[in-house]
Amino acid sequence: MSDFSSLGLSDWLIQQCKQMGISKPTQVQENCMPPILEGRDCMGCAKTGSGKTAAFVLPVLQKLSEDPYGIFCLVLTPTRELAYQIAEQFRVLGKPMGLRDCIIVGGMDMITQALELSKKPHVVVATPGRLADHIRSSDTFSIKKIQFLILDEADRLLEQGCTDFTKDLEVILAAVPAKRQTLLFSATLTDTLQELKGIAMNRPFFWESKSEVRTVEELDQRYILTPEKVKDAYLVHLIQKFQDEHDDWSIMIFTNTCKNCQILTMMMQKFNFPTISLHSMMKQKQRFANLAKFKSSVFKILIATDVASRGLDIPTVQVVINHNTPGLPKIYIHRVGRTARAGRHGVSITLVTQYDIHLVHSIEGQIQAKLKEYPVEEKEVLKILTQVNVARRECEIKLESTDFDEKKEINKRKQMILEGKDPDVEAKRKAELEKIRSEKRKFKERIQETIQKKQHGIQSRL
Ligand SMILES: Nc1ncnc2c1ncn2[C@@H]1O[C@H](COP(=O)(O)OP(=O)(O)OP(=O)(O)O)[C@@H](O)[C@H]1O
Repeated sequence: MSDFSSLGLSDWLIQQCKQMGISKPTQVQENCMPPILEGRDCMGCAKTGSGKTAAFVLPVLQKLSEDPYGIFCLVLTPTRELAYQIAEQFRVLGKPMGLRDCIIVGGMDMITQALELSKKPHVVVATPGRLADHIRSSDTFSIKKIQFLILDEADRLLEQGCTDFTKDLEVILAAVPAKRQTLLFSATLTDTLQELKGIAMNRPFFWESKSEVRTVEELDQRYILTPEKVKDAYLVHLIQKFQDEHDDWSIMIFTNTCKNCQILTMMMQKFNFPTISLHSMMKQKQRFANLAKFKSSVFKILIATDVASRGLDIPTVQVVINHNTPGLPKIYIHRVGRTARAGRHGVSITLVTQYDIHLVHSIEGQIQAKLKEYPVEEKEVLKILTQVNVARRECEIKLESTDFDEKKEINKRKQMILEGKDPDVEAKRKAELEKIRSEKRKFKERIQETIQKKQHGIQSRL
């Protein structure tokens, strides 16, 4: 393995790395930094926790220090928390050269951000939506002279879906110069390679970790098979167990919706577990405050939706629990990648219900590794089943008495109007879709019942 000086970094930058506990380059840094310093576009696909952020921060700072001006570099990332985390790495590593960064994300004051942009910071780290708003609404800043355009979690930025960045990326790509270096990084880059190559302006240097297995070997990947109705009791049992045996461990629990996140957090707090939540229906200041409390271990348990599944680097996280089995293998890869980072060990446990078996097979196929069963005394879980389900119901009722659902509805309608859709037409379409789905589900259940009756009939005649 080479060292940072042979990769072309100046002494001042190597010293800064040492201060951050970074002495030897990781594989992705060793392979991607030289072509970036040579001026090439680069696409880097490396496992979670392998140092992809520094793989672009270091060469950008190296180049910036040779010819400092603003705005030199634009970094795009899918979430607000990631933007702050990346900006922090630029700030710490770029301190000796007086790096000036600027964070442009939603949920924060636009006027303050516009003023910061007009001062020509060296590095802008942004989520696409808010930056596109600034480009559309003001001419007090320009990104026409940037040397670097970086897409962190690039596949997420380009995927179509609930948070679709496409329109915003079009606005941003029209505002940046064609003559630039484009750097794309993610742990799950390969499945959108073609779209990504379109973003990179010239023949990009492409590097992907050679390992067959997509998750790190220090990660002990487990599952628990549980009926849907008993899942929460298993979760409470696991948290109680970890709190009894390792009270210094931090635990991240992922679930599929903001509402579930809110209810599970209320339920855990009811059982006096030090728990906070992170989801997109929370006010931005609350999101940052909760993340800070979790990072500083004031709270040991964070329950989050997939807004926290990518990129977040929290060294104290020893356990990741999937309260729901992720629908896509790459969501699984990013969620469990919140632990076992930078060579440390970690555990992930996925709660798998009777409806999720096919999802686990798809995940195992993608990561090229098998999940092992996590042993649990089922009778211990059944002892708390009623208590947990009553607690959950009480939390659901309490949440229903707040305006949580209205807020969710308002957010949804606002998002649709922003996308040029008619919320009422969409609601009608959704209702029709739901009707079809429920008829399909009933049909499937009838088939399964018939098969079970037939099997039962055959067995009774044997
Ligand atoms: N060369 C290095 N040696 C030791 N630690 C490093 C090195 N480079 C980065 N790190 C540390 O490793 C941790 C993970 O780095 P980083 O967050 O960049 O990972 P990542 O590859 O971007 O992960 P993800 O895919 O989850 O976003 C960070 O705490 C970072 O400071």
